[in-house]
Amino acid sequence: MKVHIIGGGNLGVSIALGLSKFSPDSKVTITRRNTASILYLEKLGVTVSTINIHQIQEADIIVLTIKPYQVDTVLAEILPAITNKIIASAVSGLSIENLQNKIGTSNSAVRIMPNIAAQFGASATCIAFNEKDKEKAQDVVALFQSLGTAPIIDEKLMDAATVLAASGTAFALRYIRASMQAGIEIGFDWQTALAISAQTVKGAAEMLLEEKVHPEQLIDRVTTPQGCTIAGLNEMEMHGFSSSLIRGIKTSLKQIKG
Ligand SMILES: NC(=O)C1=CN([C@@H]2O[C@H](COP(=O)(O)OP(=O)(O)OC[C@H]3O[C@@H](n4cnc5c(N)ncnc54)[C@H](OP(=O)(O)O)[C@@H]3O)[C@@H](O)[C@H]2O)C=CC1
Ligand SMILES: O=C(O)[C@@H]1CCC=N1
Repeated sequence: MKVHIIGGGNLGVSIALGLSKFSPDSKVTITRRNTASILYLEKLGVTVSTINIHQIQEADIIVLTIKPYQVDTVLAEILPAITNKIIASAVSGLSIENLQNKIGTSNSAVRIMPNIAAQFGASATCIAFNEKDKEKAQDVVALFQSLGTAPIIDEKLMDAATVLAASGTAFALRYIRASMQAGIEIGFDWQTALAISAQTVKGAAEMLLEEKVHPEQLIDRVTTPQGCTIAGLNEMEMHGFSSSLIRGIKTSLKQIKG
């Protein structure tokens, strides 16, 4: 699979790194205007270029990881050079209909919402496409399955997926940071507190993914009656732990919808 990533920033690089490790048969090209900071990718077999159309005719999938306001400029450059291509766009807020109108009917628009854990094969990449592109989109699904999970969702949930799966990485990290800060207050150095907090979150997530149960069922296994866990949980909830997360996620969604 030849993958052509346009936009070698935070997300584009995480996808390139992930593919180099978890999809070694993929041939990856990544572009941006200032490539100095990503030339190290060449050592991993990734082609780095400042030219967006560099070998683009050979690409099986073109991945857009640019900001929304960069889309028209990039498309103006690449459209004269391509036909019959799959364009997988991670551009937040850009609908399939809008992208399809921009790229014309000879190309197929697929919407993807990965997160930066793609680098570690641990992204939750939500994918949406029109029925007419169902067959072609399977290549995109397979590609992102190699970088974690790749659920197919209704496009109307794509903004929600952006918040839950992409911004969600930052939200989860902020939980870990807070846990680490508390860990320092109760006696650990920050490195030890961070290692314990991160591994604890990883373990909790693995249990949920493995057992496929409601979190409260697992929480019940941890909360000894009159114990320290329930005391801590109730104190957190009294200070708005769950409601502040819910409000934050809903505010993020409002920001995308404008
Ligand atoms: N970061 C994340 O976790 C996620 C981001 N997204 C979405 O992905 C997109 C990219 O986000 P992110 O990676 O954070 O942004 P970055 O700013 O880190 O990356 C965008 C990259 O695009 C490059 N670029 C800009 N103009 C051009 C151009 N004309 N041709 C080629 N490359 C260009 C920039 O490099 P240079 O200036 O050198 O050209 C930059 O490295 C956004 O739409 C975002 O909403 C979606 C999910 C997760
Ligand atoms: O914060 C943002 O707008 C982008 C989309 C999701 C992650 N980063």
